[in-house]
Amino acid sequence: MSTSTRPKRMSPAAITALKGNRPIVSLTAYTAPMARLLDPHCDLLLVGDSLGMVLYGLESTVGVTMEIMIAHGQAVMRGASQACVVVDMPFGSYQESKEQAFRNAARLLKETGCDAVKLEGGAEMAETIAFLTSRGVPVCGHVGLMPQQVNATGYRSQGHTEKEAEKIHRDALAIDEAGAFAIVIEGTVEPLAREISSKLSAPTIGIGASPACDGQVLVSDDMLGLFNEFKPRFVKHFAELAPLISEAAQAYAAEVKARTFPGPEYTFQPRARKD
Ligand SMILES: Nc1nc(=O)c2c([nH]1)NC[C@@H]1CN(c3ccc(C(=O)N[C@@H](CCC(=O)O)C(=O)O)cc3)CN21
Ligand SMILES: CC(C)C(=O)C(=O)O
Ligand SMILES: [Mg+2]
Repeated sequence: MSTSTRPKRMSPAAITALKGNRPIVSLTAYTAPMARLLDPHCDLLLVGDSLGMVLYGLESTVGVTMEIMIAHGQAVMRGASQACVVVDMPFGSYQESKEQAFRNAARLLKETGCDAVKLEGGAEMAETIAFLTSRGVPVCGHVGLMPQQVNATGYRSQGHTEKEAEKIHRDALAIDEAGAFAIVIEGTVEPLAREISSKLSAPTIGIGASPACDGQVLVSDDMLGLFNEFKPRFVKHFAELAPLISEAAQAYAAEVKARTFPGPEYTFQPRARKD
């Protein structure tokens, strides 16, 4: 007998099980109201460390902290009811040792209630991913263009040379074997993304990695046309919200200056007294 009518969020295992059945739909979410709007349409909501650039105006994701990821993870959890919620581990919170990675991943799970964590890296992170997954932390991997490596590599698309492609292939296989429940492939040429997707047991979720991946993810503010500081080739605007916001602010400013806002319907008057 069912004891709850509340719809439960998708588990990492349910995400894995979508491979071979239908494409995985994923977007980033950083706040409760946006999570509420996106949740009905997504299998996976990613609290991405891209929020450092999108929300905080940082130059890169390198300055994002555990405290910031926890605050936004908590916010997204308040808005999500059916999608699997995955929180990015920020730069410096997992690279030092598998013990450091577990300590910080456990904080994310305990303090936000999220379903899984994501971390960037290939073969060098395989031992850490195996350590976490065997201890109850579902891990999403992330290979190809890795934004936390910006100081080492910049934001170049990946897999153009045979040597580069072979390394990314080995990296993806290593974290697949380590037990990642899904693997983000970012900014990677199509033939390589296709080859990796066909070889891995985990589903691949592409961002700038061709339609051959087992799912797709985009930064929500990018696809809504809200974030326009830069536009990677892989970003499609499914809406143009930035001009709508500018126009609304302009209309508001004009009404305030003309004293036509607030009109009577937006103004309190004293209630009639009975005595
Ligand atoms: N708003 C936003 N969207 C993102 O996709 C995103 C972030 N922020 N912040 C974190 C990283 C940074 N990302 C980026 C940033 C720049 C490019 C970029 O300019 N790429 C060039 C590649 C040129 C090439 O080597 O082929 C491009 O033209 O797309 C790509 C990904 C992806 N992530
Ligand atoms: C774009 C995705 C994959 C990400 O890592 C982020 O938003 O931080
Ligand atoms: Mg990220």
